Amino acid sequence: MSQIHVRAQPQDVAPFVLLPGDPGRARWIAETYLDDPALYTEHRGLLGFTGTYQGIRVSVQTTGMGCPSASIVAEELVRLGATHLLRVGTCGAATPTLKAAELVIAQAAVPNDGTTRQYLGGAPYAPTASYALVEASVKAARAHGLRHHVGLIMTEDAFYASSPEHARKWAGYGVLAFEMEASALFLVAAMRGVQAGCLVTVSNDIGDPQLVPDEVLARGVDEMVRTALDAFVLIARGER
Ligand SMILES: O=P(O)(O)O[C@H]1O[C@H](CO)[C@@H](O)[C@H]1O
Ligand SMILES: O=c1cc[nH]c(=O)[nH]1
Repeated sequence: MSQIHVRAQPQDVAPFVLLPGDPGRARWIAETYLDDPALYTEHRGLLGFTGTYQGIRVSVQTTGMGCPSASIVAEELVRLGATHLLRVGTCGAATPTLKAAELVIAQAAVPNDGTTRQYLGGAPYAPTASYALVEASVKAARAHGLRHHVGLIMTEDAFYASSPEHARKWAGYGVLAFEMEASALFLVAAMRGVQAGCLVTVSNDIGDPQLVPDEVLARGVDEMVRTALDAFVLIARGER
């Protein structure tokens, strides 16, 4: 049965799904990396494609920006048969340790968002990435010789409410970077019995409107996507 927002049938969606926020990134990933990519939905601009990567069926599904949209997409993907959800996004660095376009592999996400609050009814909870996806992503990043950071990120709702001072405070609690979807993906995956992970590349410093140069960010996105796809291959082949 087609879903309300991800207009697709179960056979359209692969068990392994990459989740960019941006539909343009979804199209680029499908056209650059997947063999025989087919568009299965463009409803609401949430572009979704399925193809193969190294013989493994993979989908790329846009989440849109923020946890409300990402949680809808994750819930519907699970209903369509997805088992591994791996976000491939951008983030703001909370600390100068992270440089432009470097890769962050999230272990967990501080849930500073309204969506997880509604799901949890205010109960304390630590949205956590699937260990299998973290381990496979680390292995893939190492194989590519990529400088990468593994640790805690923060998920927020209000992009423009964050300041450098806010970032420094959270960096003092170990937060590496801020983004807007991971906490809801981790929680929905835990509730629905599937695996979720999150890779992000640094597009700016928190509270700084200066984006890293396009060609630098493009390199970071490319490295992140190759890492994510290779993590899926490791898991699919039982080699993580
Ligand atoms: O680049 P994406 O995947 O959209 O991720 C980040 O970029 C958007 C904000 O600019 C938010 O969705 C945030 O999480
Ligand atoms: O949520 C985000 C994503 C990218 N950059 C930011 O500053 N915040």
